[in-house]
Amino acid sequence: MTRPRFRFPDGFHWGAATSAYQIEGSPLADGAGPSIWQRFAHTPGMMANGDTGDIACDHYHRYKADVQLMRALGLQGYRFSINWARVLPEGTGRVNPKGLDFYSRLVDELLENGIAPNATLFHWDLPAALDDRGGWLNRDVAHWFAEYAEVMFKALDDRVPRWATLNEPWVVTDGGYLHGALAPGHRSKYEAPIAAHNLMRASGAGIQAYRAHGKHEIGVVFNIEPKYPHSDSAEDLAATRRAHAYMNQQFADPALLGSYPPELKEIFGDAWPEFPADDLKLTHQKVDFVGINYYTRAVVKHDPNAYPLKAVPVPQPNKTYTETGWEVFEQGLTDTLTWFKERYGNIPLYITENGSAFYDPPVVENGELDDPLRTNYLRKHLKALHDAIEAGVNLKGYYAWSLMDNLEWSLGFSKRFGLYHVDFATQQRTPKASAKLYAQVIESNGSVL
Ligand SMILES: OC[C@@H]1[C@@H](O)[C@H](O)[C@@H](O)c2[nH]c(CCc3ccccc3)c[n+]21
Repeated sequence: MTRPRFRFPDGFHWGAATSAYQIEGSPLADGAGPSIWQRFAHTPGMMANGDTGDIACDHYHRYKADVQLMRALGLQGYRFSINWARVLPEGTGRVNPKGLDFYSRLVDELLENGIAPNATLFHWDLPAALDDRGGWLNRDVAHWFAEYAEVMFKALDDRVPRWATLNEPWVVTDGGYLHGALAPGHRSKYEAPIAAHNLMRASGAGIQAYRAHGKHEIGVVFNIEPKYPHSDSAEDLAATRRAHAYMNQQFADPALLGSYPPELKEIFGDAWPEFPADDLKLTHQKVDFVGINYYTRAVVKHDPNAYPLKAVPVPQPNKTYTETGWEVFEQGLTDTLTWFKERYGNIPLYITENGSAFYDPPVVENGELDDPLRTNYLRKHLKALHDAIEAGVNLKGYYAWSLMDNLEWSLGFSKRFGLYHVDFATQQRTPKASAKLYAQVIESNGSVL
């Protein structure tokens, strides 16, 4: 009997992902301190339709039932994030036992249902108290983060086999410090590189803390968007190189190579600081894995007016685009993984996020909700993943974004990425057709593809 074309390697890990502020609700319950996203969401004009994470998916109360949703899919792992300010309301110092207890109960519920917890320490929701002290712009943040990490490792590492320090530092700096569309809403080409540098120093300090206290695996999660030149003109090729360095190398290079790509000084000019050489020694720590979040690609051309990259994305004709404006381009997933292996070596990799937002009809007939575009996106990308494995990439697992519809940051609840539909008025969860496909993929380890 020939092996099915898309059967994944034995032991390949299948999961789904969420993040704290997007699903939990109850951001200030049981002694939790505010995060910068709690503040940002309550700042008029920042969020679509005035949506906030005050309730979201009410996962803080419904986590047991949500674990049953995971079990119904046959998930082997669940990637979630910890709200730092629940555990340390002021960001450092005093621990809030009720905050710690929520994550302890969640982890126990996962383990009781045969699902491996995969915990991310920071998924954008910095404690507001630390932002008041400069946040990612204050070099002390590396120590604040290491202190928080140590609290979590001591509390949960006996039950959590896989940790990540940060989720997508690029989004934090590009959205939160350069363009201002995300918390904390700053707009400064001088602040962005400093925040980026301190995020990676903090990640390094967190990994060092893990080496002193942890018994399992720790890594870091980057969003990677492969860049393709609009033409082979020298200008477009240079613009593509800048865009690639800015998004895809700015964080992975210091973490995995101990150096910054030269394009960053070219992009930021006088706003690119001279960092102390020892800093990169802290940032460049051995990781046990890297998580890659892949959604789409960009075709890039030179544009002298585009700030600060002098490069812009070029919309592609006759292609399917998601509700978030991302081209469906599964080949980019294969290309991303082979590029990563070539540049950084064969480090164990996980796809820690991959998914798509498409409009879902509000009507749910007889408990069925068909989502053909999302199902098609999932099928195509899982096949592209398999191609990367066949090309020799050391890919260990895949986490679908997202388990359920949730708060898509400043876009509010309008963009639905979930395998489960959430009716936010009733909190009713309903599996979409994509959830059913994913369950079959997990059950057959990809053979159904
Ligand atoms: O946008 C869908 C998801 C978010 O809900 C996750 O919290 C976040 O980790 C995440 N990252 C990306 C790709 C990076 C990106 C984010 C926002 C805007 C542009 C690119 C997509 N997503």
